[in-house]
This record gives sequence, structure tokens and C-alpha cells, in this order.
Amino acid sequence: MPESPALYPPIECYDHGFLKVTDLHTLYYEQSGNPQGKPVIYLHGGPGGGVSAHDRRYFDPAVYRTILLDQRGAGKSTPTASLEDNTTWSLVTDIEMLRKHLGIDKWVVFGGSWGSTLSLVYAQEHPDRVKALILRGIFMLRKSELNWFYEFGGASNIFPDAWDEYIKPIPEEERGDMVAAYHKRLTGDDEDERVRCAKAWSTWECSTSKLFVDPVEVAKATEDVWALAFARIECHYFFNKGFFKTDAHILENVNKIRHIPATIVQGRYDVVCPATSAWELHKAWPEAQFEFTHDCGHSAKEHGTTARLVQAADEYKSL
Ligand SMILES: CNCC(=O)c1nnc(C(C)(C)C)o1
Repeated sequence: MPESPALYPPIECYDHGFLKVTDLHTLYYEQSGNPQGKPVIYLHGGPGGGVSAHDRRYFDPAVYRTILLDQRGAGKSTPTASLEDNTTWSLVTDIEMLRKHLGIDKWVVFGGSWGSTLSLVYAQEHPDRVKALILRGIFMLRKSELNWFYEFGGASNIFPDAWDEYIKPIPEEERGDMVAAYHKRLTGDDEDERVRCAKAWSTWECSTSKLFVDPVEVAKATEDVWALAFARIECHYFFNKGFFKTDAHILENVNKIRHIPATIVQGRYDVVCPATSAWELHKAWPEAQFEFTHDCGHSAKEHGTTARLVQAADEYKSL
């Protein structure tokens, strides 16, 4: 798939570093664009997906001081794929540590899929630190959302071919709870089984993230190191229900952020995080700008969604 014409040109980061946030975890971050610019933090998906140079390109480098962060265990953060002391709440604390480390008072927060989950939770915990929210492919980590994509009877009806590959590593008798079955193997002692299951789990997500299956995305799922981090960390968070006390935690706390300027962008044909979650968030938060991108699935890289995300970032330059 050719890249979107809406993206800003490729750029290098002008700074990068490693922030030790606990005795165990050290996080990779980088800065690009204008060092004196308006800060924006990009929160990647998964969790466990990690950041890439592509992620710098949603933001005008003349205006934004763009910060990318590899969350615990993801990307270049270490220990790679570590699940120890890796929770939604520890990531919120990490984001605040990074903000203070970089001497930032307030910033625009940008996130898609799990990145939208983390962006929403961070904003609800620290509303005074968020200038605006740009959210894509809304994921609130409710049981219904997990069931739709990772258990029988939901997305499996749209991608039955890819689904058959996803269930292959799991014996029939354990297929009643796929997240638990994968969690047992992704955290087990058998390294070969961990890698095999990580690739199957990641291939299922990468095969369904776009309206038109993208072989480049699917190929990413066969990279052992990336697949292990992505699958282990995702499954760890889902098995633990996002570490939320209640299933609808994010919706229950929307009132804490309804005053914050925000744009919600949702692919109409998003099979990974179907439109119903974005629509429920929109109804609970009518002040936020909301748009379906009519020819898109889950990915931020589909042209309609990319263009709307860049437009949102351009709109918030004036804040
Ligand atoms: C709910 N998990 C999906 C997610 O957050 C995500 N982030 N990146 C991806 C792909 C690599 C599949 C595009 O999915």
C-alpha cells in the first residue's frame, strides 16, 4: 500500500534517550521536530507494539516537539517483552516521569487502539497535563471488546481464514477461553511454543488491521522479537482485564476529560476495535470531534484515517 500523501516527510529524531523508571524497567524515548515547539506525545498500540520513525510523521515538524515513547517491555525499552511490574497504571506513572524529565508542563496526547486506551486513562488521571487528545480506533478494553476479537463468534466471522491460523496452536478443549489458553503458552517455559504462539497471535492482528490485507503488516508478525513483545504484553494486559477495577472504567470516568479538546477518528470497517466502542465514547462525550473514516479499517496507515489524524494535529497547532 503506498504511504499517505497527508503525512509530513520522513525526519530523523534530534534527541533520544533511555529513562530508568524502576530498578527493572528502562524506557526508550525520542524527540523530533522543533525543540522549542509545542509538545505532543505519541502513545503506541498493542500494548507492546513499540514506536517507529513513521510515527513522527503525523505532526508538523516546524511546530511540534514530537515525543515517541516505547512503553514497558516494548520496542527498545528493556527488559524486552517483560511482564513484570507492567500494568496500565505503571505506564501512566511512566508518562508523568517522562513529562517531568523533559521539562514539559502540558502536551497534546495522541494514541490509537491500545494507544487510545492509554491516552484516555492518562488524561483521566492527569487532565491538567493534557492540552488535547487525538484518538484513533477506540479500544476501552472491555470484556465485550476482547470477546469480539480474541474469542469465537466475532471477528472470526469476517476473517475465517486468518482465524483458522490463530486457533491452530490451541487444542480444541482449551478454545473456550483463547486469551487464557494463549496466556498459558506465552508465559510458559517452552521457548519454541512461546514463539510459535506469539507469531500466531500477532499474525491474527496484523492480518485484520486493514480493510485490504497488507502483506507488509503481516510480515511484521513473523519477526520473533517484535511478535514476542507484542503478543506477550497484549495477552498479559487482556488476561488481567487492563488492570481496571470495573469493566467500563473509561466510560465511567469520561466526565473527567469532557472539557479537553479532542478528536476521535474511527475506521468504519475496523475489525480489531469495532466502531461500537468509538460510538459509545462519542455519545458519552459529545464535545469531542468525531469522524468515521468510511473506507478504512483499524490501522492508522490507511489513507482516510491518516489524513484525518494529520488534520487533527494541524488543528491543535494553535493551542
Ligand atoms: C487492541 N490491540 C490492537 C492494537 O493496539 C494494535 N496496535 N498495533 C496493532 C497492529 C500492529 C496490528 C497494527 O494493533
